[in-house]
Amino acid sequence: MTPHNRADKADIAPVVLAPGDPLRAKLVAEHFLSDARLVTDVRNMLGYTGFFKGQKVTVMATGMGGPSIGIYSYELFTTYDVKAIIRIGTCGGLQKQIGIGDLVCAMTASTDSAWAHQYNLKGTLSPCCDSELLFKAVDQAKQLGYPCHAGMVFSSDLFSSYNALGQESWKAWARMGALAQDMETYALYATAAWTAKRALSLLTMTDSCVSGEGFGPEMRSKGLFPMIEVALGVALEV
Ligand SMILES: O=P(O)(O)O[C@H]1O[C@H](CO)[C@@H](O)[C@H]1O
Ligand SMILES: O=c1cc[nH]c(=O)[nH]1
Repeated sequence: MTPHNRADKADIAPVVLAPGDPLRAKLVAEHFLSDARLVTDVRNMLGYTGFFKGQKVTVMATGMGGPSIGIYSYELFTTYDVKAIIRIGTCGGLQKQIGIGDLVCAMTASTDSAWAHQYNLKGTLSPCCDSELLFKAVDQAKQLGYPCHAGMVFSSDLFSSYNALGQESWKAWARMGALAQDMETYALYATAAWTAKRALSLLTMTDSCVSGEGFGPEMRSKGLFPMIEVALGVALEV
């Protein structure tokens, strides 16, 4: 137990799928897992543990932004001894070759946040994913026939559409090769590095900054199924 998680240690699987949205955790539990039960709901940050093809898997929400995923992932890695966290998130697309609904595997993340200041490094931290998880995810996506792009993402403290820097602020990150923008990958990868654990951020591009188009309300759940299938396939191999 922690201040933010009421699950017993034995109730959390070694691999955790981590969406930002608590209702996405519920959706995964109800549609993809068997014998899933709610193991934590502190602050409504829902967490379920069930089975996928016989393997115990936990899906727990992390909320929005680096500080929120920073708390949940740190507790999962340390108090719960979780081996690997696979984020299943949404993102804004920053490159025209990435279609709405395409998967993005974050090899590394850049950020505008001060997250890494706590590590007292004399330079800039570029935290990266676990390479084995990345290879398995790319392979799974290929096998299942889902378009998938691997590269750098930009994890921002600001939501892409609403910020005082203006509608064009994403373009400088796109110019440097960022595939997509989310809000959690940097803090997740840095926390995994700090705790010597494994992490992968698997994202679905739901809103294109390039075209202004995006998923409608129904696709914001159904359109995420390919990402969830890939993440569960990876979880089986961890
Ligand atoms: O869909 P999730 O996983 O919450 O991820 C993205 O969606 C939220 C913003 O709408 C931010 O958390 C961002 O990173
Ligand atoms: O961070 C995010 C998530 C989804 N869509 C965006 O535009 N940004």
